[in-house]
Amino acid sequence: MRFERICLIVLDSVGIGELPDAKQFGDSGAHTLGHIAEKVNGFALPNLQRMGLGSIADIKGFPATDSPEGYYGKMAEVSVGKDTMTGHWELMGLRITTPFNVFPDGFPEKLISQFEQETGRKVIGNKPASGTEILDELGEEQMKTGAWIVYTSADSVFQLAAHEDIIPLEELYRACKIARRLTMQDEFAVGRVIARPYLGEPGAFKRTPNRHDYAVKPPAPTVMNHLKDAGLDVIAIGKINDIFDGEGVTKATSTKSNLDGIQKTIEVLGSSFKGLAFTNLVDFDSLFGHRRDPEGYGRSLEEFDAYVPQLKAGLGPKDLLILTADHGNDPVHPGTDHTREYVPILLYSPSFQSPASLGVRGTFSDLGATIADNFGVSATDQGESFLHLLK
Ligand SMILES: O=P(O)(O)O[C@H]1O[C@H](CO)[C@@H](O)[C@H]1O
Ligand SMILES: [Mn+2]
Ligand SMILES: [Mn+2]
Repeated sequence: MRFERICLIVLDSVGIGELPDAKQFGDSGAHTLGHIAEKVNGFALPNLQRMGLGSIADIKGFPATDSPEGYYGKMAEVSVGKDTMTGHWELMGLRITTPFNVFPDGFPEKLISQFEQETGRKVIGNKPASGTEILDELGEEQMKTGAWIVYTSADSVFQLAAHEDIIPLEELYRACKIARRLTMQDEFAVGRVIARPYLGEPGAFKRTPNRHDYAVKPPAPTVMNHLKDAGLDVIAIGKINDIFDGEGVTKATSTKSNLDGIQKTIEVLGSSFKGLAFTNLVDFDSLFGHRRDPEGYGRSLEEFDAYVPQLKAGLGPKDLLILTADHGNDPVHPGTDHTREYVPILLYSPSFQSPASLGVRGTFSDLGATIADNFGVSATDQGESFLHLLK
């Protein structure tokens, strides 16, 4: 075993430039990191820069460094999708060839009426929308009528927004389970149901951290299943447990924010485990990418960067830190949805002797294959390990 512990952190939506097939996704020219760097004055990520960020792509203010501390590169997504589940599943060795259904015209009447009948409340909305804009539009009506706000996006998501003072959280979660069951039917095949509770008054609604995701299980075993079956730890921090619907997870911790996720990751590094600690930091995506807020996105990246030294300090001599992403969400690109991009990979271990480029990896699954290779468990049929390159 080359590394005893691997700490993998997904910076949700931190893409690093359009993929060759971006046009098919309406994402020509997308570059999450590059466009943030162009928009945000004084933007600096000194710790990521030291690890090799500037050597991955051409980013304003991030020159290539002569001797990066870590291995660096970027990875292409081969699955047909640019959503969180598809991205994470590919990282762990799956290639998704049948996309989830999306609902640009809202959900079919049949599904909505089944849902209304089983939950005993009417539905309003039922269209693609930004989660904060739909509250401005329909929150007040929900407060008056007690109807569900249902909305979707360019992703395969059935999102259910409910004011916590009007519809109790427990009822919202129950309704999500009903929606989860109904949307499993083949004719609908929705990737994720998401509870979107909020509070406040008209004009000043605020979503609460009580969001909950109800995903479907990955269609096949992932590298995480193989690690777990081999008796290794797979510690899920943040949304990871939901994204894999608990598959291959030995311990799960939810988080309230990026900072909470970073701190919990540092805590886990301070405990003794053997295997994988897998964190998702979703604020980049949900608070800034979908909100098309490059300034907020940039500041949030700077916040993460400031904790990199602590993350590194939590590593033992035989530990490995990996930073990557699951898709892009260019805050400068038209619309409010994810963007089809390469994702960066930055690797750091105190044991590294001669860090270098890992080049452009053909699939996110190269990462899963590398992790499997490291722990001597079987990989999936996707991806090639680059473990032998890490010197
Ligand atoms: O606009 P909000 O509600 O944040 O929703 C976004 O979050 C969903 C899940 O990540 C995406 O599909 C997108 O719709
Ligand atoms: Mn994501
Ligand atoms: Mn998203």
